[in-house]
Amino acid sequence: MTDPRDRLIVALDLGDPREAEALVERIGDGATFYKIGYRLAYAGGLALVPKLAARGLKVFLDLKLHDIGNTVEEGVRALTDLGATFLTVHAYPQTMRAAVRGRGAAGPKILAVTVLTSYDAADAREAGYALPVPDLVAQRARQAMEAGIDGIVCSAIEAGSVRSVIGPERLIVTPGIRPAGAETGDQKRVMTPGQARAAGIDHVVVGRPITGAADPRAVAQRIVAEMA
Ligand SMILES: O=c1ccn([C@@H]2O[C@H](COP(=O)(O)O)[C@@H](O)[C@H]2O)c(=O)[nH]1
Repeated sequence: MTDPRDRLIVALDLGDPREAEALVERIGDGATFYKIGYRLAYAGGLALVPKLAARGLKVFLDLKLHDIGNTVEEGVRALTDLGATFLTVHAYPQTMRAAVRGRGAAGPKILAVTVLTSYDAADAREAGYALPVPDLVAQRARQAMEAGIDGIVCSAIEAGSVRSVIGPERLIVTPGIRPAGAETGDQKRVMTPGQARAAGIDHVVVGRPITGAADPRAVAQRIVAEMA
């Protein structure tokens, strides 16, 4: 990674593409990488992907696809020309294999979401998973590698064990990141940007601590500096 700003992915979790574009303007050279999730995508935000890409910004399309294989494969194929750098699917083997088929040679890197960072042990049990969260993350990381996935979304807490499963080339992308003292909100498996970097992540994802800040550019710059 040549530009340290690329380590930070700012989540544009806003309900209106014009609001999102205004935030990108305010952040200016403080960030180079933005995430569009389904709140913004459903509000017309998919059109922002080529717009931001044309300005030299990178875009993570966080649609967390999960469906029967044919639907995932064709859905991913339909997104390949938008210009996104990353696209997420849930880390189910059938889904991941279909996404890799749909991506082909030229599509975005496919990231597999292992266990959402808003889940703790009780949430995973409630959802029907018998394995402890770290074991479930590791199992899904192994299955992601078998499926040909390009990177893993997990919490930074699992970054070390995931790295030992996926090796040095594949990517680890971690939401659930909070600067010291920031509100955690609904995030349960949380680390600071500095802790995440020390744990070996490639990118952190940060939303509310930046989107809700009086000076989002300054917060983004502090997060990048903390990971330098
Ligand atoms: O496990 C996951 C996967 C995705 N996310 C997404 O990241 C951002 C985090 O936003 P914050 O405001 O910094 O909490 C958000 O868009 C989630 O959909 C995640 O949090 N955890």
